Amino acid sequence: MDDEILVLEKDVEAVLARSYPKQDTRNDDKYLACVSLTDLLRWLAVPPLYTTLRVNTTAVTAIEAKELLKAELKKAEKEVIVDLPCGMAVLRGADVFKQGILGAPSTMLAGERVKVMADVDGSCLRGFTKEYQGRKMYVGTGVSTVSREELFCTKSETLRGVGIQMTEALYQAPSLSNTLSSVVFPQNLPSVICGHVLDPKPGQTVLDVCAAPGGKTTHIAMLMKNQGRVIALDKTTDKVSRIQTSVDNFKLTCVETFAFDARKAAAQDAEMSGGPPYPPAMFDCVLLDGPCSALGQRPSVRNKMNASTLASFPKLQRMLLTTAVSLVRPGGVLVYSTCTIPVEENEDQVAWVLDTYPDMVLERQTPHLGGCGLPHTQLSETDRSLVQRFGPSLQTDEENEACDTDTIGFFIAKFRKQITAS
Ligand SMILES: C[S@@+](CC[C@H](N)C(=O)[O-])C[C@H]1O[C@@H](n2cnc3c(N)ncnc32)[C@H](O)[C@@H]1O
Repeated sequence: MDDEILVLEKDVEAVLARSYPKQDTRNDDKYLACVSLTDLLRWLAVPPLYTTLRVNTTAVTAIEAKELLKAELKKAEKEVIVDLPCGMAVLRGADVFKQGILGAPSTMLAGERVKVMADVDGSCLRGFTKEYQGRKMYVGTGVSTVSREELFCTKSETLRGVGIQMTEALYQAPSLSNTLSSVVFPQNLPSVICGHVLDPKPGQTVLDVCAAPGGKTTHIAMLMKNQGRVIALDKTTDKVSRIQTSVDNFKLTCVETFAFDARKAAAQDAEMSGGPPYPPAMFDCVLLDGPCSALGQRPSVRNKMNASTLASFPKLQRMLLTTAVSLVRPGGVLVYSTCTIPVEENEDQVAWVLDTYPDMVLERQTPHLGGCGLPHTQLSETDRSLVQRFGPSLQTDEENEACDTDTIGFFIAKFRKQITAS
């Protein structure tokens, strides 16, 4: 995978080069350990190792959802095990070559739709027939061009050509978005963490400022046990209908959705009931998971965004932050998150909130599975330790206890508005 690297426009790369060193500084005592820009771009070019799903626990338990999902996926198609290099090639858009196939069901014929799984630990033996129980990673779905018999009754040296023609590209492949949509919602791990960090309680009034397609909205409503009031805004009716679909799928009734420019969602003389705008200090919790440059999305091997588009996000985010801060009640919580990596959209925005609104303070997050904020930013060392940044790890996979923080690039800050004596 070492040859894959995210190619950015030169001016955008220059912006990132301000925060990420040219060389890896992990062995250099003079610097705080920091991943190099090259390593970051390499990390962004490959997909996260895991696909995560959040369970609708108002409908089923996590164990029940797992069983339902297993049965659903089993129904889908037969499973072929390929070696890891072959699996990685598939993630880069290749078909499966016959020599890369390790295991296939005894009934597999040419022309059958099959699910392709990569053998993560390299422990599957060639010619395996049963359902492989080792660690495996879904890399796509395709159509076999050979039967199992042809594959394994031929000398491996003489096996040539494509064995499985891939039909479903890369990571969209599991098409889980339409699978058990009342039971699970495909959502990356940091986004799931966002809901828990916000920690809304039943009966509270919560605002999801930029909510489409509603991943975090449904999580918030679920954590509130569908009791209280969740207001979900996004800027177009089209986007809002996507939130509504997510809400309806989960049969949640405490969510109100509105198409509205969230920059204008606070007004002194507004009413608390009905749609926006709303009066200041109305909400117990506010989530701003707003527009960002989305440079944390993986896999991504080419991004054509230019520096002026990149530079437009911090301004918009500050307008939304201004509204979000004003709508949180004293004692209430504001969570700010992005799925991007530039300091300007993350640590710098947090520092700006702390500077501009002295009543907003950072709070420790639970759970905290990501790393700290980047070093050498406007944040103090203490504040840096309070934010969560998901990015390439400085540790090797063996040093990491689990690789399940191999996620998309993401950033989370949790503020609490102080109650000031008036
Ligand atoms: C990162 S996405 C939100 C994802 C969502 N929180 C979730 O978890 O499903 C950012 C959203 O911000 C919305 N947005 C951008 N500008 C906005 C504005 N001025 N008012 C409301 N929503 C806005 C975009 O339409 C987009 O849907």
